[in-house]
Amino acid sequence: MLNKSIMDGDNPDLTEERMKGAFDTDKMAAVIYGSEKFAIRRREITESISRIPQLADSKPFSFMTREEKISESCRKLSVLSEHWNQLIDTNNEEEALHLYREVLGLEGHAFSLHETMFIPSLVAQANDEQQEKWLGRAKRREIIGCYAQTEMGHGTNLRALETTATYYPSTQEFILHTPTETALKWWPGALGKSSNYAVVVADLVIRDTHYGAHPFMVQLRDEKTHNPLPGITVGDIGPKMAFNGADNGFLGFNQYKLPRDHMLMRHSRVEENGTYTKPPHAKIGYSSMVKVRSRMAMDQGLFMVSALVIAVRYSAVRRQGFLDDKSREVKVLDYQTQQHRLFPSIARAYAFIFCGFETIQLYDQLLIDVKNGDTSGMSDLHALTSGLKSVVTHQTGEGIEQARMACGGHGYSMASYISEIYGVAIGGCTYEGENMVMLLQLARYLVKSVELVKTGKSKELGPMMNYLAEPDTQIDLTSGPEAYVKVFQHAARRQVWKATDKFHQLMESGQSRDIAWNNSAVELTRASRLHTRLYIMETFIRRVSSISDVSIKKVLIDLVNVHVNYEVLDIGTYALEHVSSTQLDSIRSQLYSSLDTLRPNAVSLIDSFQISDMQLRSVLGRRDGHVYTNLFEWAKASPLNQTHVLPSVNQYLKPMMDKAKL
Ligand SMILES: CCC/C=C/C(=O)SCCNC(=O)CCNC(=O)[C@H](O)C(C)(C)COP(=O)([O-])OP(=O)([O-])OC[C@H]1O[C@@H](n2cnc3c(N)ncnc32)[C@H](O)[C@@H]1OP(=O)([O-])[O-]
Ligand SMILES: Cc1cc2nc3c(=O)[nH]c(=O)nc-3n(C[C@H](O)[C@H](O)[C@H](O)COP(=O)(O)OP(=O)(O)OC[C@H]3O[C@@H](n4cnc5c(N)ncnc54)[C@H](O)[C@@H]3O)c2cc1C
Repeated sequence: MLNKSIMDGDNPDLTEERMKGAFDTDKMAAVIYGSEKFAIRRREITESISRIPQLADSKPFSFMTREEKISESCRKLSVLSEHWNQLIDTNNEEEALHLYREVLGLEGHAFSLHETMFIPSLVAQANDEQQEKWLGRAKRREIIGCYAQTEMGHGTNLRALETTATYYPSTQEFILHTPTETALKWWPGALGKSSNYAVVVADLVIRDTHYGAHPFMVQLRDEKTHNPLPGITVGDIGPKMAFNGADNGFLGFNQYKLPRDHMLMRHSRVEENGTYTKPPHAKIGYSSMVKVRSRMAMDQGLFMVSALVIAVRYSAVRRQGFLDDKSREVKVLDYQTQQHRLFPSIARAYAFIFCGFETIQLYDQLLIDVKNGDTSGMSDLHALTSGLKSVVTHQTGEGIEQARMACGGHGYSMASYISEIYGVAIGGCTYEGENMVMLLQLARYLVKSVELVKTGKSKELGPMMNYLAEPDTQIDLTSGPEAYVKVFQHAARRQVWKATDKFHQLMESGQSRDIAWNNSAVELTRASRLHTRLYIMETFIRRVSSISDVSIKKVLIDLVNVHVNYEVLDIGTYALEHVSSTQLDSIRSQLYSSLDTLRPNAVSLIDSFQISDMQLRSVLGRRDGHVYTNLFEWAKASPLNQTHVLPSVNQYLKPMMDKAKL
């Protein structure tokens, strides 16, 4: 019995699963969260939160209106403000994010963009004097900020943003202006009602020359009254598919004056006389987006895990139907179809999180390099994170939806909370760059890489690209996970070359570059997906190989086996060009036996993420596993059940029925 936190009184079916686990979940948590120290800190923070009763939800979240959700998260933020220093090391971003996830969950709150985009924009884009002026205030939460870039008419095509920031040397001011309805900022999180400052992205104009998107620090509301300042129109954009605890907003400017030093000037500058200095890299102003994209594999992995914690625990207590023993119904987790539905997603979630660690570190390093004047790593990271955010958000959506269906009818109830997790997670397919668009960004890089190989410049290939120059070889599938990497390399290489060739041929046939690109776009996005999935698989295998603890490594190798077999089968149509159908049959058999091998560790693998009941907000997925009692209690709390006869019955139904009796 290695799962340390088995509690007396939990559902015996779950306890049995936890007893079966062949490894220590605390040790696995240390692997998942990157270090034993941080895994311990997470548990300490969770424990400290549980000792502050005001931080608990005041009623089940699913029964709250939007207004109540927003008010509840603000209430909790004010409680947190009394405890920041006692709960976390305020300089540690990961501790802060854990605290927010635990206390505020995933539906958004006033500080969500403040932490993820506003402060990072100041860190990356503001010069030293500007940081001196604003960064401390932002970090102390004296002000609340957001990131206002997207407009009603344009989110993807940043070159077409219509909001202008026109510089006038005579007054040394910019005038921010919203020239049309479509130029209204639309979507920024926490803009509608919470933020009093924003980093606003606007088209810089000096003496009729348009210099394109640049970031500006803009005060939106009076610090005393919180009323919008004159010249500013701001509000909430209304309810969304999910994320309804967040006040995504609109924002318009009417000739709004801004002092010259409010343009963020670390990389590009406007002098008093209007002289413009361009940045060392044209896309350096896009860094806040790269920062969030570099976190998305981790964040999406955690969304998927939340759904899986619910579905796997529930599947271990839900009994339905019979296998061998006709005296007792089986746990639905014993069905092969259930395992096939859930275990490959567990593997993907682990893989995403390991990739996430890598990309977060790469961004942190890039930030240092760029500060030192070295922008050479920007293209590599942009390409990598563009592909990764697209693949992980799409696969996370798929995984969460499978988790919901794996919970049968109760999965469809808000008691499971899976629909909310799904709604929030798939927002990621759109925000920080629509997935197709970002796959095409990676494709630009892949096409350029093939062009390097074709012109004999393979030595100039970026990281992860060498396989594009390698010849196809025979694959021996018995040689372990590395062989599956080879299958992916073959498939990705072939698709990248095929899409590039198509693009080149169309141009040779007379099509313009843009039209040829558009006519090759589906093939190009396929190439990007395969390349990214190869990266995910390689990272997963590399991380697992580096682990020294024997019992942890053993179960993670089992998980890698599920992953590689499932992924190769999933790209069957591409793999068939390198693997025979007989080999695919044998991969299928290996997948089924790897599901079997993993089965005893399934609950421990998801318990290892140590996601508290408070954070999970799922009645179905609670740690104690007392699903039916908890479900009934939850339903009783429904506002509809606070009275036997609803006013609408007396007003409409009863008169209607009475009339029918006459
Ligand atoms: C909780 C939720 C919070 C959500 C918040 C949000 O959503 S906030 C809002 C989020 N909004 C979005 O995410 C908006 C999504 N849209 C965008 O990010 C951009 O409009 C774009 C990248 C799609 C195109 O931009 P463009 O038209 O300016 O460029 P182009 O296509 O003509 O390519 C020219 C060259 O630039 C390169 N390059 C590009 N970016 C980078 C980079 N970061 N670094 C390095 N390089 C970069 C590119 O590879 C290409 O190189 P090549 O091949 O010539 O060597
Ligand atoms: C939950 C959520 C939170 C958000 N938070 C913020 C925020 O805090 N701050 C902020 O500034 N913005 C925010 N946004 C906005 C978000 O960044 C944009 O919606 C996103 O970048 C997509 O842009 P779009 O809406 O213009 O989509 P569009 O570009 O209009 O996409 C519509 C369709 O057109 C396709 N398309 C567009 N261009 C191309 C192309 N070149 N090639 C091929 N296909 C193309 C897309 O693939 C898509 O299928 C948020 C959005 C959401 C949903």
